[in-house]
Amino acid sequence: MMNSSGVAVEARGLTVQRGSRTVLKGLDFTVEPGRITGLLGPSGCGKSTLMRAVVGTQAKVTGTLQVLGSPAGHPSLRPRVGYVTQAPSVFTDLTVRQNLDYFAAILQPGRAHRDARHEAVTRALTEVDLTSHEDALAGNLSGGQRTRVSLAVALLGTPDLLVLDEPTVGLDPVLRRDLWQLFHTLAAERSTALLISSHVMDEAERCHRLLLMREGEILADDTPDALRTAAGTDTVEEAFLHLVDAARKENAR
Ligand SMILES: Nc1ncnc2c1ncn2[C@@H]1O[C@H](COP(=O)(O)OP(=O)(O)OP(=O)(O)O)[C@@H](O)[C@H]1O
Repeated sequence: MMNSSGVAVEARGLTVQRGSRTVLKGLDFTVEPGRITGLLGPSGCGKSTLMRAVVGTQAKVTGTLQVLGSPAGHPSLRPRVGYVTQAPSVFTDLTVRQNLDYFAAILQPGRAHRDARHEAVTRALTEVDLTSHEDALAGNLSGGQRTRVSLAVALLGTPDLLVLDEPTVGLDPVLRRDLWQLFHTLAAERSTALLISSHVMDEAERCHRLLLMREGEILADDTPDALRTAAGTDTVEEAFLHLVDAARKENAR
């Protein structure tokens, strides 16, 4: 169930304190079902912190943050939200399939669900194109392959919301293209809401909507087309730089 306005994530005045610093400064934004929302901005601007708040693992969060109709981090959201962190979380001493079997057993425990679990694991392996490596030890995989194991884990429960922190870092161009195709398929066919961070600006063009961040604030929230048109630029990267310069000038006044 989404919330009453049909959005997957709704943030109002979202503020996060880390140590003595205010890392997110009163953000308002939404993430829609069936849409890929890109979270872009330079290193350290607060992308991971925002994602951690959405999945409920960030401390010192204030403001309103509703996820799929419940407060962020509510236990009922666990099977409905998939999260892939920047550092892939896999057991290196288990094979790829054993990793997935383990997490599938947490989501759907018990003998009665054995066939459903097997099916879910096989589907997730196919989606991330790791079927041929299912018996390989996760510890022997490349960085990009481990990222895909983590992504497969996130896809196990067919989540309504997928939160992916820089999922294509270290992947070759073919895999990046294939993963973006998968993200679009999930949005179009399952109405999954995807929140994907990146600092690779060419990936911005593949998102339905972009949240451009800088120093804990959202500089712009629009479609790639609208951002380019408003800034009078050919690329989202140029539009972003234009917005950063405008914000700097404003601050200097
Ligand atoms: N434990 C902490 N205590 C204080 N400040 C922190 C802590 N962890 C992170 N920060 C600060 O919070 C800010 C946001 O960090 P965050 O990891 O969210 O950025 P990011 O945009 O995801 O960066 P990257 O693209 O490099 O991953 C950074 O300026 C960082 O220095």
